[in-house]
Amino acid sequence: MRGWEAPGHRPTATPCGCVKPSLETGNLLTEPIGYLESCFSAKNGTPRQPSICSHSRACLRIRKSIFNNPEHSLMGLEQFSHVWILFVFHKNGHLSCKAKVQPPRLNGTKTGVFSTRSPHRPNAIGLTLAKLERVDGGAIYLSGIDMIHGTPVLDIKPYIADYDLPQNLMEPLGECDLQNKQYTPKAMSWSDGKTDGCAQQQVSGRDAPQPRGRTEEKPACAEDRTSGEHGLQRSDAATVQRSSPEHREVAAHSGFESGSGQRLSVAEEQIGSCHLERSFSEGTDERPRRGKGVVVPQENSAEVQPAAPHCPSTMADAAHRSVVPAWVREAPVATLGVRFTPHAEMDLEHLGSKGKPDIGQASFKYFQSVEEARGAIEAVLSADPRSTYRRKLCQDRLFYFTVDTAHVTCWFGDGFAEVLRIKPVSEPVHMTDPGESLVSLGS
Ligand SMILES: C[S@@+](CC[C@H](N)C(=O)[O-])C[C@H]1O[C@@H](n2cnc3c(N)ncnc32)[C@H](O)[C@@H]1O
Repeated sequence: MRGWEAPGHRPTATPCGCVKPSLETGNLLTEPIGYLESCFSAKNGTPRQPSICSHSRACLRIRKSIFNNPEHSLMGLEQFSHVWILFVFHKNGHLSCKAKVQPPRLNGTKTGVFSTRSPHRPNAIGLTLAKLERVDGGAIYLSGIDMIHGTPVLDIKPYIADYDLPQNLMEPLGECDLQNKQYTPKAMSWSDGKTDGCAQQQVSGRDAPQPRGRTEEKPACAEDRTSGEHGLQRSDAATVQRSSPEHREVAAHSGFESGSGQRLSVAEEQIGSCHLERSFSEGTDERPRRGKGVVVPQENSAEVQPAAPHCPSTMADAAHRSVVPAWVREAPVATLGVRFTPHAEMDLEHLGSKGKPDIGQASFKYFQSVEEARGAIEAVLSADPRSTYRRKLCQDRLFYFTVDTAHVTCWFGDGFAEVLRIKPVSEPVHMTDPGESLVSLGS
């Protein structure tokens, strides 16, 4: 099949080497609709996915340069519980990116950038599903976020389970030959009605709302069996995990042993416990993925190789699943226990009581109580926010991060993180809204 080609010539470059923006060629010149005010002031310690820290909070004010009456643009949004936020990783430091990356959950193993949520991608665009706490005039208030203060936001879209959850896609059901473990899909695709192997096929189950936080599974097809014996063995080990009545998921074992037993499910990672509170039909923001993975060590670093997909054991399973590689939820990185030294406990109480203790108001800007602050710190640390490099080579170093008005110092031991000190941040966090500046996303 002939691929679609960009119309006309390659994007024209200006004398300085910049690419001229053009909607036709996809070289967008974007203008942020606003700059996020977030409880996380720096990348260090900011959760890797929104679901890690349900207490995290942020505010986004729509800029008047976008709409004269920002509140008009938010009309009706208050009827949604969650929103997709599209944003620019403006603190990546550089625009270059690599085709293969080492996501922290893979602990040094490489995989293709497009199979990860790495911030370092050809277009530095992030996608976060956040809980919409409230709409107030021209501003929205969010919780469950993973973006730092000053992040340029490009767009807000309502989260609509009927459109965004694989189980709710209205597409015909394929046939699964259970005996031969083969799935024969009906011809269909996400967008254009053409079939392109398994990655574009999806079965449907637009039934009653699914249990909260449930990850749905895409049936895999025989044509995708790309790996050898090893992969097939791994694939055959695909499991259905029921960590609770509300969590149902399928993992294709990737060769890793789970380091932590019951780890966060993907549903939890993507949606988060906070997101489940008033949801009706929840799941993951993961699209079904092609195949599963096995880790094949190669010289210095292993790479994830695609393994054979697995046919779900029942038709019901097939109709209600999306597929993610096992490393996503069975990462070889443990969930950590978190503890506070008595000194840190005192620091936290002290920080919380600096506001207006008579009316029970804490000195935090985003958190509503000391308990919320503690919960956020625990959530951040239990997910082990260290880079793989730090985790492996700088185990003894102190780790610092800032959340809301708290500057946290901690260290990591075997399977735990200990908070040593919590001090008020010395500098207030400044907004970095560069006024009318534009962020160019041209390639
Ligand atoms: C792994 S990314 C995932 C973001 C988003 N949920 C996604 O999937 O596209 C989250 C990490 O990006 C980093 N980050 C957040 N905001 C950023 C920004 N404005 N610029 C650069 N890095 C940012 C933080 O270190 C955070 O832990």
